[in-house]
Amino acid sequence: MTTPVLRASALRRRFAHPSGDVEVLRGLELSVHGGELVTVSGRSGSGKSALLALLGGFDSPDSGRVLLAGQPIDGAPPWHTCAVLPQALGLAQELTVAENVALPLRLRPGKDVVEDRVAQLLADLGVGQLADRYPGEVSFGQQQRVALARAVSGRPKVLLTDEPTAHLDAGSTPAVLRLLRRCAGEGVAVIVATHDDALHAIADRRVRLADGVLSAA
Ligand SMILES: Nc1ncnc2c1ncn2[C@@H]1O[C@H](COP(=O)(O)OP(=O)(O)OP(=O)(O)O)[C@@H](O)[C@H]1O
Repeated sequence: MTTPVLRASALRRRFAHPSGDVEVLRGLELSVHGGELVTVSGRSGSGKSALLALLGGFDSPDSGRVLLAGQPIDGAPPWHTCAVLPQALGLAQELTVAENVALPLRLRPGKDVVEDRVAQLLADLGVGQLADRYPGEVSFGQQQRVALARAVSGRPKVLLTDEPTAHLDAGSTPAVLRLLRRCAGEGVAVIVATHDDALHAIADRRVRLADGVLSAA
């Protein structure tokens, strides 16, 4: 058995609120191998986004640890190691759609021809015609697909996505499912927090977050 590319052990995370602290993660364990697509379900407020923030290095656990390719994460790792598609998307508003998707490729030049990879990803997600627009000039569902294209363009080892189909109509969802499956087929460890049964249906493994821990769904 190969070593998991992502391993979270004994993760605990508590948030302070005036009305009382909330302990969202209570000793959570998760291991994901390259090439595996794992969906995380759970009620609204169960802690799925909080978990992704810890796995992506955007937040720190109160205790426990996250190993990425065997190394403890210390802050958000570079995009070619772990890419995150948050619910808020985080597209750069001053860059065009194509420039947003090209960003990881420009920050870390590799074998890809930037323009070709950007055009292909946008076309695969059905937003190729929007390449020269700015994020503020396209719908939120279209922005969501642009942000997914940006997350995968730099060929990360781990892809963390939070509700990637939440704003899509039924006709746009299959392209997202195909892209996520293709990433896993190329060896990426793909972790998807979602309420969408269409995503659960394409998962290699489904887990559910409840009471601060994960169990098989
Ligand atoms: N930075 C934070 N500060 C304070 N509380 C937080 C913070 N992040 C999350 N929480 C709290 O942790 C709990 C889990 O939130 P989280 O957003 O992770 O849930 P979720 O499962 O992703 O929900 P949804 O399905 O609605 O997106 C909530 O009670 C939320 O208020």
